[in-house]
Amino acid sequence: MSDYQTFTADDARQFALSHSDTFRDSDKLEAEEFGDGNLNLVFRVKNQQGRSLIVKQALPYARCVGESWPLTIDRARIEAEVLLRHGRICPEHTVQVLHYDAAKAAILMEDLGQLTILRSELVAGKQFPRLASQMAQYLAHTLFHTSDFVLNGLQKKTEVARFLNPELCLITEDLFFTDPYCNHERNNIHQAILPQARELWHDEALQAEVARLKADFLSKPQALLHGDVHSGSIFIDAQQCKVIDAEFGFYGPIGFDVGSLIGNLLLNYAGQFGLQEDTTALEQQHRYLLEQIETLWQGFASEFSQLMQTQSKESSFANSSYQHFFLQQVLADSIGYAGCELIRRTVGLAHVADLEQIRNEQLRARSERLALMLGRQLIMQRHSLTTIQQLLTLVQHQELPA
Ligand SMILES: Nc1ncnc2c1ncn2[C@@H]1O[C@H](COP(=O)(O)OP(=O)(O)O)[C@@H](O)[C@H]1O
Ligand SMILES: CSC[C@H]1O[C@H](OP(=O)(O)O)[C@H](O)[C@@H]1O
Repeated sequence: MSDYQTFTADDARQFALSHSDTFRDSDKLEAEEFGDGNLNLVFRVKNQQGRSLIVKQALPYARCVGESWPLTIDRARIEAEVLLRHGRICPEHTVQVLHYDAAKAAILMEDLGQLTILRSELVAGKQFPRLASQMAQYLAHTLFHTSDFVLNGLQKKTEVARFLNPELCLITEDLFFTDPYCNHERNNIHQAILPQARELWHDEALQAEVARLKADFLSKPQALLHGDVHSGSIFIDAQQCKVIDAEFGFYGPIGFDVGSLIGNLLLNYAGQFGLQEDTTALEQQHRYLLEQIETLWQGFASEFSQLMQTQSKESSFANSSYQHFFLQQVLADSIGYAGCELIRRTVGLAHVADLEQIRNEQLRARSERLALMLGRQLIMQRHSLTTIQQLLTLVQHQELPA
């Protein structure tokens, strides 16, 4: 860490100038830090002609907590390398990394400021008809091309070792699978739903299923995951959709990435009951979200099947019954991890605007209870929900709690 120091705006300017040909020495560059994520610094560096780049630097601690939570700066390497790998496989939906500096733990990347963060748009009730089909392509391609269907044993193990990412995985292991199911000091629980949170701490049947999902997270290196595909990691407009922020990437269960996104769409579904006052608009937004979940799974499954049938390099995995079985277990995992995301974003450390921005406390509590109920059912029923339609029916028939 000898060459490391936390960037000032001036350092970010210098970094951007030195490592791209976007800017000239004579340019008057402005730089400002505007990161709003949980972990890192993010600067926008801009010249007077309006051209801009993003400099992201890992801090030696978690930004949202401070120096009392030290965190490896190697996460910048993971982020840069995952984005570069995924960018080679699916450039249309991955932010472009222009330069990575290991000693400075800093990444230079394209500025996606012409797009908007999906979460804030969904909270505002906006719809993006191409979201699900674009994300289905991104997930199917990035996950298939880093899996055992394509990599041989030697390549795969080298890659698994390169992306072990133990510190960031530990955060997920704790925040997703441990904290919500006990009275942990990191939890962040609104008073009104304390009784429902307490139920989680005593629900042994649920805890057993979460333990199985956690065990898979720890021991099922199926593909190089993004590791944190939530709606704050997706930039979007009517045409384009690009994924950022891959520092939680590692080789894990494919359903974790797919399920994280489904879980975030369902968090918005639950939140809409408190965000949207107009009943017709509420119904429309719900219909949109459920259609997107259906398209996401159908698009992912059909693209992944096509890839398995036509591009599997490993002959054992060319067997069509095996391929069918493989996709069924990805669906069950996805539903289970979506359930974990619903629960951890409601009672765990890191909340989401989809629930937090509900101004009326009673309405917020009702949406939070719905998120917890859906989360539990998804986890418990993931093996009996064998089609995406069955999942949607479960969501639609869920009674709104008091
Ligand atoms: N390539 C980018 N282009 C434009 N804005 C970006 C880009 N990357 C990050 N940001 C902005 O910075 C914020 C935080 O970035 P993020 O990667 O989520 O940080 P963290 O790792 O701290 O969560 C994003 O919500 C977005 O507003
Ligand atoms: C202390 S990290 C909490 C939480 O933050 C990460 O998301 P992001 O930085 O993109 O907002 C990740 O989901 C972690 O679980």
